[in-house]
Amino acid sequence: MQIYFTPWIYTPMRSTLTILHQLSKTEIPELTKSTVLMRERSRVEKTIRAMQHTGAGGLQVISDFDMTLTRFAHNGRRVPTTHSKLLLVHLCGDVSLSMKELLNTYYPIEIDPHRTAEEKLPLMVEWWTQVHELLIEQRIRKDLLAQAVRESRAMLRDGYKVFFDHLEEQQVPLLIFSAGVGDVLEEVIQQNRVFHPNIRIISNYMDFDQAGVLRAFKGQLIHSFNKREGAMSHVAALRELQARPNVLLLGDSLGDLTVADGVAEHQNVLTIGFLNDQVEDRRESYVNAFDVVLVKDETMDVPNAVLRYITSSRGDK
Ligand SMILES: Nc1ccn([C@@H]2O[C@H](COP(=O)(O)O)[C@@H](O)[C@H]2O)c(=O)n1
Repeated sequence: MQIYFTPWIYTPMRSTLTILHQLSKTEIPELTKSTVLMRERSRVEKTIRAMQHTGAGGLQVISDFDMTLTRFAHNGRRVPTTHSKLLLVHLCGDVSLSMKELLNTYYPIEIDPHRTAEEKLPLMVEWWTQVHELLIEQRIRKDLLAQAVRESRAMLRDGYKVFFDHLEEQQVPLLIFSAGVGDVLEEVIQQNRVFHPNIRIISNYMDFDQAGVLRAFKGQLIHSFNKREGAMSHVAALRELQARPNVLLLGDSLGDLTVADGVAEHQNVLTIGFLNDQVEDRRESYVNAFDVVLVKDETMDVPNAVLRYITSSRGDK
């Protein structure tokens, strides 16, 4: 049997794909790393090109914090999250044990690919509520936070400085939307000297009494699966972001994907997901949900390369 290609269909399609994949090959070679997975490379490249056309002036970046801007592991050990860094404030064995028990119970549920977000939601509320109650019982002192962060193994991902500094230089707003603890998160960014004025943070903030002792958490609780609602409730404060039609969204959980919906309507959204843990079980759901998936990549290399390209157009600021 002979196969004939219809030239007017075949040739243009091939050349279009060649042009599109050129972006990965030549302009953003980081996208060809073996740790980078994409469901539809052509769509990713088309979105990045469209975002580059508008440039820095039309861009906003929305990012999760724990295990997205921070490393997941270092030298084979888990890097502490903002909640677990608080353990260092009070070295009470019992509390530390209870928090670890809660983590061992609920973290596997949080990342379980066989449960729906609806199933996980009440359990996440249970986890966060119990941890916050434990922390309040400990009468955590505000003046000890900086020291706790300094003594912790808190670590932003390799390449974090390029990421934060570049966004600031290009005047691109960075919204950090975290279900962690806002006060601790701010301290981590500050101690790394990248807390620039273009950063806005939505997170769980601690409420201290006049003596500087923790007495409650402020506002509506944010956990990993109610970020959309959380974003919507802050929409007035985020009005400045509405004028920016293009969104680069970074996260490590499927719940992070809903933040952009809550903030505003967008023209182009590119989502990058860090797949840190349980890779085999979760690969498929991550590839289906995020545009770009970074497997066990502890660096900001790919987001930095994409940002460098998007902000490389002239006359957009
Ligand atoms: N007691 C807790 C509660 C939550 N976590 C983890 O922190 C993450 C939340 O912060 P994001 O910046 O990622 O929104 C969440 O994914 C939990 O796994 C924890 O370690 N301890």
